Amino acid sequence: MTALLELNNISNIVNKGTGEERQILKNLSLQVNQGDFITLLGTNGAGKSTLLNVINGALSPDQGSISLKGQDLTKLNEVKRAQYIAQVFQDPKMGTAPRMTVAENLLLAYKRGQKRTLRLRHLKQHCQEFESLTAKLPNGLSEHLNTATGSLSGGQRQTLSFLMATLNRPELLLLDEHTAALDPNTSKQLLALTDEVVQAEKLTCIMITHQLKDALKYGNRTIILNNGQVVLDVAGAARAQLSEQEVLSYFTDL
Ligand SMILES: Nc1ncnc2c1ncn2[C@@H]1O[C@H](COP(=O)(O)OP(=O)(O)OP(=O)(O)O)[C@@H](O)[C@H]1O
Repeated sequence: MTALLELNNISNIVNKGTGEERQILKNLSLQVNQGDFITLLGTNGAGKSTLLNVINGALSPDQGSISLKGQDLTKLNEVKRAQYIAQVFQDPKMGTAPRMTVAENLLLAYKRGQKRTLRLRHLKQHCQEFESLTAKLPNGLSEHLNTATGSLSGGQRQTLSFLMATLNRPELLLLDEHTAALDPNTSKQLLALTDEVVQAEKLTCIMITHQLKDALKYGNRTIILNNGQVVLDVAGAARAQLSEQEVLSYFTDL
């Protein structure tokens, strides 16, 4: 099977040329298959967010190659990447424009990767669609289509960020602890929604979490990063048999 995403021998170094130079990702290689729903675990500082940042283009690798559908990702511009890759961050403030309404943010997401012209006419065309899209979601988002996003609760805003990220069915969905800032119930609802959408749309997804239970419950494959290296990459029956205790044994200092 050809991989959708392929990372070969990726290294990422910070504070280059100073006494503080440090290699964060260490010759990391990874193949992500179409339809994989990977849960990514690891201690604080293991390099999980750095890995997602290398994939989404916010960081350039210092060594190695990275390709999506056989195309060198480092050669794609931001607009092109946005057509392929969508991300939801931990901070609910990050995925949406605060002064714009929910409907306007949805229109922006709808036009991701296209020339951005936000016309009222376009907004009206999509209003009904946005109403039915949000009606199925938790947190009463459908009643706030004309509310400025900055006035929403963290849960509503994060649900909106998730909807925006998945609206155009990205080739790759990156979730960086996207439920970590939410209360337990809201977090559970958004995780359930995530699972539902990823499965229904057959999305390829990498989800960072610190919750061992969630890491083993959701997705088809679990990867553990430790000190910039993949120390466990497990799927299928081997993953189903994995206990939380065994998972924890991969968190020891390398
Ligand atoms: N620009 C930078 N300059 C210096 N150090 C950095 C920089 N970016 C990341 N680091 C360091 O790299 C390491 C990996 O960071 P990263 O955020 O990828 O870890 P993580 O696994 O996502 O951790 P967490 O679970 O805490 O979110 C950390 O020790 C961090 O301090």
